[in-house]
Amino acid sequence: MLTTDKIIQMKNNSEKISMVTAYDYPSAKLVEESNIDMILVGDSLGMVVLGYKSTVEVTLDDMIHHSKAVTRGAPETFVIVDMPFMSYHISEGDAITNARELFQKTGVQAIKIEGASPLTLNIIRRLTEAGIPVVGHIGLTPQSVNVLGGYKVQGKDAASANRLVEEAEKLEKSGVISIVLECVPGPLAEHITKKLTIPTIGIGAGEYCDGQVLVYHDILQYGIDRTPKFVKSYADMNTVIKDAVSSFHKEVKEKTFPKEEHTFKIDDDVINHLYSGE
Ligand SMILES: Nc1nc(=O)c2c([nH]1)NC[C@@H]1CN(c3ccc(C(=O)N[C@@H](CCC(=O)O)C(=O)O)cc3)CN21
Ligand SMILES: CC(C)C(=O)C(=O)O
Ligand SMILES: [Mg+2]
Repeated sequence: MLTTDKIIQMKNNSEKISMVTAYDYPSAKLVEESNIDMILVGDSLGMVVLGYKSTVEVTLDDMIHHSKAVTRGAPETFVIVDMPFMSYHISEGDAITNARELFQKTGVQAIKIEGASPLTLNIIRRLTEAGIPVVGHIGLTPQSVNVLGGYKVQGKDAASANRLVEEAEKLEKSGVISIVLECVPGPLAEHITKKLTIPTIGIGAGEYCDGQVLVYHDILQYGIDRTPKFVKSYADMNTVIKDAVSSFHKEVKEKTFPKEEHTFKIDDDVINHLYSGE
């Protein structure tokens, strides 16, 4: 099991950090068996496994339910869970109560919060002080998709690039153990990565981040039709699954499944007795 200080050591040793999302018991189990460094129970689960239109629909109960399955499937892996939309914006007290519930009920190692507004930085300081490790997330923050006007690359002009650098520094000062940089130009992510002592984990943020994260279903092409430009798929589960399920369907219709080897036996005299009673 990684620890927060080992994660920072990895940056100092230039050892890249691998992270992938997982949303349930089997995905967590397979990810742990693949020796990934960290798992993220992302609120992307709303879109990827619950069929919501955006992560805005995800609730605290959704996150708790899925995180519990993930920690059961990957008991030896460092697991981070997303605080969902509006679970840390109503008030500081409410944010702390929600973070406490998510952390205590699920057995994860850290929580992740989008953004770096003064209110969010305060919450991060208080949670860190209370003993909950927090991961930051800046750049494209999908919970603000309706404010940002779509899933767009962030930090392309001087003002927004400067703002991202400042946000990263403020997050580091507030105590986060790492920062996810989502959809930011490679050279900007590189600049931020060099300025910080904590590791950056990129998604669509180029090769210079200290680590990389992708969505499980994207790297597997599993139930996903279109993937963002930054995704690389390492398998084609859509085809594997459709081939397997349609083969089953065909064999049922053709009466070639099940066969004798799939069927339980019974002694002849027992079955004969049943028929003789008719
Ligand atoms: N399956 C999945 N993968 C993800 O990485 C992901 C989700 N879902 N849901 C939550 C957010 C939403 N994310 C997204 C979604 C779309 C783009 C996208 O289409 N981006 C454009 C870039 C547009 C531009 O140039 O500004 C692209 O073509 O990649 C990016 C991130 C990342 N997250
Ligand atoms: C894409 C990652 C960083 C995320 O926040 C999620 O999966 O919800
Ligand atoms: Mg997320």
